[in-house]
Amino acid sequence: MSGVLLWVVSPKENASSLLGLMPRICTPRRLGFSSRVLAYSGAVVNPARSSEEKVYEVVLKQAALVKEQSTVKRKSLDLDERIVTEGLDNWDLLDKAYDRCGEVCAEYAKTFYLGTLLMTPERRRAVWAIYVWCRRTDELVDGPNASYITPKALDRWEKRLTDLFEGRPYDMYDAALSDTVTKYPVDIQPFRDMVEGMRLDLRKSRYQNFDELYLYCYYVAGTVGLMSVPVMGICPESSASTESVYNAALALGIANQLTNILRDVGEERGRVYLPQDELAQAGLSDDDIFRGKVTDKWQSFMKGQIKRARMFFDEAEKGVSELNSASRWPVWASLLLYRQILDAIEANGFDNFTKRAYVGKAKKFVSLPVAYGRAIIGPSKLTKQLVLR
Ligand SMILES: CC(C)=CCC/C(C)=C/CC/C(C)=C/CC/C(C)=C/[C@@H]1[C@@H](COP(=O)(O)OP(=O)(O)O)[C@]1(C)CC/C=C(\C)CC/C=C(\C)CCC=C(C)C
Ligand SMILES: [Mn+2]
Repeated sequence: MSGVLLWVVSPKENASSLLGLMPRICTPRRLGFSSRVLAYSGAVVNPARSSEEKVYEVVLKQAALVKEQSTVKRKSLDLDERIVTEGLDNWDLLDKAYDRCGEVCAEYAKTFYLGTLLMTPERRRAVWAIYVWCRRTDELVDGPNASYITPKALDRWEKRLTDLFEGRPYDMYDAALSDTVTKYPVDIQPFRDMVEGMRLDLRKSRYQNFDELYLYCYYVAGTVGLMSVPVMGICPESSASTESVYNAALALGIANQLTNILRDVGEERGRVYLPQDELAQAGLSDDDIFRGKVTDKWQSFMKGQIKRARMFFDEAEKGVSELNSASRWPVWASLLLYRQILDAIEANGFDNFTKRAYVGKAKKFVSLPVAYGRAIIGPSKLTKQLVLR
């Protein structure tokens, strides 16, 4: 499967970054969640612009795009016409491309795949197409061929991304995503930013503070939330602002990635994602991580890290009920399952060096009906009152 996933072709394109791309339109006070979380971490909110501010600009831009859906539909028509005039009107091929995406998703993320089966067929296959693109991108730096990946290869991958967004897909998986982005108000920016996250993984192995880590988490995981919401859809009865739903989606990505980092401490091939300043404040260093000894200092450090990850999950929870009803169940399921990895780290006595934190089959099994129960609860009336006030 990895061979298929790692097919990187075509010439260079310069790296793009969200840094400095957009005008300054927000301040920490206007931000929804993590100024609180950043404050908790002791991170200084940079008087220039914190990562949170930069990322929030992307959130605002994505939320605004939903309002431009009609333009997107017109674009979709253009593409359909192009396919027909070029004699490529083979809908069977497109269906097959989506089916293949579904197969990859089922292989790599079984529980999530089952959840997507509850969505409408249109939405489900669009989520699969996004999933496959993300998985392939992640495999570039995390998969078996990671040691051969260069910045140039990532530039080529990004060029290929631009091509597929412009209706020139390179292979079947790209063709599925190319179709998806014409049907939903999905913007290229979060995709580009995920590639930027992969570039960071190639060149950076230490994060000085939480601000730096936050940006990395946005690149590799917060982006997934921003890509997914336009497809999953916001419930028509929701009175929450679009921006707040995107913010929750971003929070879920960040929470997942922080959890991933805490679970995988010690397995990161020389990379240390934990903020250096927080390690130092706790009297710890990289060597303590490489030695892998569970000490009192380590345990109390981990408690703080877990607390922060949970705060991001709490933020994410606020948005799930605002999603379209059929999308809520898989999101709740993934949130509850991932969140329990934090409980597992605690249950292991914070020994993430010799014990892998995982959620057992029984717990997974119990989580699914719990997620279902939460999913049937729609947009909160409370949100409605707050927004109307
Ligand atoms: C319902 C749901 C979860 C939808 C998301 C579907 C989707 C497009 C997933 C792509 C995931 C992916 C392959 C990302 C690539 C980068 C990556 C691997 C990130 C890590 C995921 C965990 O994977 P794993 O444990 O396998 O990690 P390893 O590679 O093995 O180290 C991440 C930790 C992040 C994934 C981020 C999300 C799933 C964000 C989900 C957010 C939403 C779906 C938004 C929901 C909306 C609201 C309002 C809360
Ligand atoms: Mn990975």
